[in-house]
Amino acid sequence: AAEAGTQPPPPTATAPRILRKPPLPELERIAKSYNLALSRADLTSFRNLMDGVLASYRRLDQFAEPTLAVKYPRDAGFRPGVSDNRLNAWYWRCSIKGATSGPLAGKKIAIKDNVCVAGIPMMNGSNVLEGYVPDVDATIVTRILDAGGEIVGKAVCEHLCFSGGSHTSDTGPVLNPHDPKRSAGGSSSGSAALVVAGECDMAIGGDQGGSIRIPSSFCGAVGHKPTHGLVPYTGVFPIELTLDHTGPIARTAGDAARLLEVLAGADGLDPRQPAGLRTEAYTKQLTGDARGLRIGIVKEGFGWPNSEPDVDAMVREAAQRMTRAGGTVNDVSIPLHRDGIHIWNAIAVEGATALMVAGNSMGTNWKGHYTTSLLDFYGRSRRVRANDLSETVKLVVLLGQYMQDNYQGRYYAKAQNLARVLRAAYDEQLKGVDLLLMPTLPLKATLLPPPDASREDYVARALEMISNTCPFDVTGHPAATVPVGMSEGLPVGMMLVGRHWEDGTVLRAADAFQIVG
Ligand SMILES: NC(=O)c1ccccc1
Repeated sequence: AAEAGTQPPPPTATAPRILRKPPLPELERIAKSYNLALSRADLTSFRNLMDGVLASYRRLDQFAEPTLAVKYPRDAGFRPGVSDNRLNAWYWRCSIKGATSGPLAGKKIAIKDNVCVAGIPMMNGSNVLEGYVPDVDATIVTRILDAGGEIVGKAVCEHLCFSGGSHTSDTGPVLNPHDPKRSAGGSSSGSAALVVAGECDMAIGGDQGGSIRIPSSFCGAVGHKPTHGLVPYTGVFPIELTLDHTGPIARTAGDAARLLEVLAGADGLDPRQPAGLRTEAYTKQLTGDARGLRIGIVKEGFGWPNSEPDVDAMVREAAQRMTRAGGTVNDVSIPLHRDGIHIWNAIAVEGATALMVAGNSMGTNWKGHYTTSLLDFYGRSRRVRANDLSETVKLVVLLGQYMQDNYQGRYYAKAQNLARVLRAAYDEQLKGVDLLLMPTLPLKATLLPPPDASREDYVARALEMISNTCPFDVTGHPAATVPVGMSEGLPVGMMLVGRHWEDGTVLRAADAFQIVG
């Protein structure tokens, strides 16, 4: 009750606010929570010392703030009926037409529902956000429209993107296009399912632990997690600044390269983008062969306790096919790869708690564009509707806050320091080879848990598949999954990982594989 009361979240439009001077009981509560021994007289004098700063806050209320451009007209679109949503993969349908010509002219593109598209509802898989209508276009949305693409809808994603299954969205499970009883993978569940079903040409996904590559592998698409920082994350609902990636899902590596070429580059508003960011003309790098490319098969990417033998065997066999495309293939060993998930767990659990929960999805201490309307809506709603959070998000918050409260964030800190060691271990091998190769996931698409599944099964189906994908969210290397074939009627994916900023090499190899494969 001390936090937000019982009011429903306010409408998105910025309403005039009355900035109240802090009531004394509020200051008493805060003093107590920070172990400050202050009398009522102390707090009263502090309260009066706040007048100057509060005048600054009131001044801020008189400004309009700079916003992200909304350049192309649109109407509100519609929520599709069940008969037009066979896979339950669309959250919203719309038609936003961009420029009349450009590299994406004629392409129909679905946008993951954690990306702001102005005027189109966004719920990021969560009832907590339901009713929010963004007032901005994410940078990548404007880039797609400027390139002549048509945005045809929002694709369902997992609850606040925190799941690699496709069963945690509050709009219900997304069905695998190859078998409706099975998971489409997540968290970009709808994006991959729609691409494979042919309901759009390309889609935007997001990836913090594997969420572009997991659904692409389960559904049989090409999914590319770009080098960390290559694609601006501005206007996209985050999980953790150092893990956040957004990028393309398509049926071919060629289409993924076409979309990446449009998305890539600094926007000056995203703290994830470093000064040394390097873009390339990715489509021009697709030679149709892999001549001269040296590929290292990472031993540690195979034979996990939950690895399916057919997956490991098919990826080993597919690796040999790279030689037909002109590549050379040999085995490499990176023992620390097995610890990637441990480093990821500490960063994801504590980092997500800090940014998504304590920081209301935006946090502080970085320069760039903050989506204020999202703060206003989500910051209230996540308190009022806390019990609507998914089981995976609840698990993260409980553990993340416990680790902060009892261990001062020292495990997060140590994991970030070890992230450099992990990156160096991959970079050392990437001196001798151009690409690393392994199964994208240990598993093919799993059965969707029933609605009455135990919490244990619900969480297992959401998190069990990330051991090969999540290390590259920690290190930021570009990583793509490409389908290598079917086993037991389900797609198997192979992951290719390149040096930082060499996304073109990754996509070139994936393209060559699709041509010879
Ligand atoms: N957003 C992600 O990439 C993710 C994937 C799997 C589990 C949790 C998060």
